Amino acid sequence: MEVYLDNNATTMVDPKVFEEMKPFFIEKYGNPNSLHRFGAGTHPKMLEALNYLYEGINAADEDDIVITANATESINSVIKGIWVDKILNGDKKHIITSEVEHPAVTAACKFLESQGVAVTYLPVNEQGVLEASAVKEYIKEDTALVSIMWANNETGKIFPIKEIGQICKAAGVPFHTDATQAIGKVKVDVQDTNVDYLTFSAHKFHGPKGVGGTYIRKGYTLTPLLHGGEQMGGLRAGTVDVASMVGMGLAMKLATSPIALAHEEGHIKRLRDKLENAILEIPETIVIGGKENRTPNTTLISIRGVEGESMLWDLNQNGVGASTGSACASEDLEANPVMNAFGSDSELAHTGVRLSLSRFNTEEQIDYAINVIKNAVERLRGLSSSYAYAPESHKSAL
Ligand SMILES: Cc1ncc(COP(=O)(O)O)c(CNc2co[nH]c2=O)c1O
Repeated sequence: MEVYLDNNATTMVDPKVFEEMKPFFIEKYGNPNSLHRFGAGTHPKMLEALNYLYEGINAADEDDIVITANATESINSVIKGIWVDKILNGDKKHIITSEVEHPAVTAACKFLESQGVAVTYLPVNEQGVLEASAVKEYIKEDTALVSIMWANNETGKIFPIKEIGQICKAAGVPFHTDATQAIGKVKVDVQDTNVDYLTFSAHKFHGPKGVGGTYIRKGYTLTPLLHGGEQMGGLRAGTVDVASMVGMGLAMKLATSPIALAHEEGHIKRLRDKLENAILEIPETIVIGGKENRTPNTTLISIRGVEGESMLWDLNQNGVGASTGSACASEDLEANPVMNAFGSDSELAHTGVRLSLSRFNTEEQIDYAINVIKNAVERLRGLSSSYAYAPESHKSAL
């Protein structure tokens, strides 16, 4: 049996989405910017897709949604656009973000630091969540942007976006949230949360890889990252990947409907809890950050005495796909940065396994995965020259 439990890394394209995309490769293949029928033939479904995207995040008609290649491009377009507009060509000097953002945010901020921008990386508490009050404490007259993720890709922890949005609005500071791990898992509403910029990737909610979006509230501008043609009203040059845009629109509709979100909170959360609680029956296991306030599909568990990478290999040998955290970090044996941010000790930071479910996982698959994981832990602990049962030491490690 094969069981895919790495949906925070990427998801399977929903077959309904795949069917929706097909015509735009060999039938409606015109360039949408061409005036003839072959180009104009793409417009109805592109407009429908755009409407689905607006509905999915409750964007107002007068707001903008720019189609990009992925969340990484969207995030860079926001952070570097603010840099050009508010810092290079304005009187701002400072950006606020958190210590547990995805590398797309952190690396963009590190680049700005290399260009002389002051960046505050707010710490998280022992539950891995940032306190909204910390944003208020660090906002200054010269703050150009606050960028805080909606949900963390490794722990699933949900951040206080509504409160942070209120603080930023009161201070007159633009607020960006990276909602890549929130869309399709929890309700995302840009009107209810005072978000000014929001970024996402279709492949996180059963859409195709290689397409994402940037939400820009009316009245907020961004100097484009990419210059060239007049696509997206000049906000993002380059011929639009019509098939992927249409796929992303339908994927957004399917993933954010009230029924879909109820299914996440109900069935998928139940399967996640079943998987998690079965693993916690193994001695010296801890849910990193605790169980509260998480996306319903994610668990990051530390298993003392079992190196995360060794665990992944063992699981893979038995048909189970998982990760130790962000795929872009999974090539090296560096300690998990999110776990480091919690202040966990180095041993713990190497023992995390992330399991992330989707609506395509079944109860039978979860039962199989539980069995595989329990056998892997027993085998790997038995092979370890350094592991000795010491239940008290693991609890104090966090
Ligand atoms: C919160 C968050 N932001 C941005 C990105 C970047 O998305 P992309 O541009 O489509 O790659 C990811 C991808 N996160 C992961 C990719 O692999 N494992 C992960 O957890 C993410 O989880």
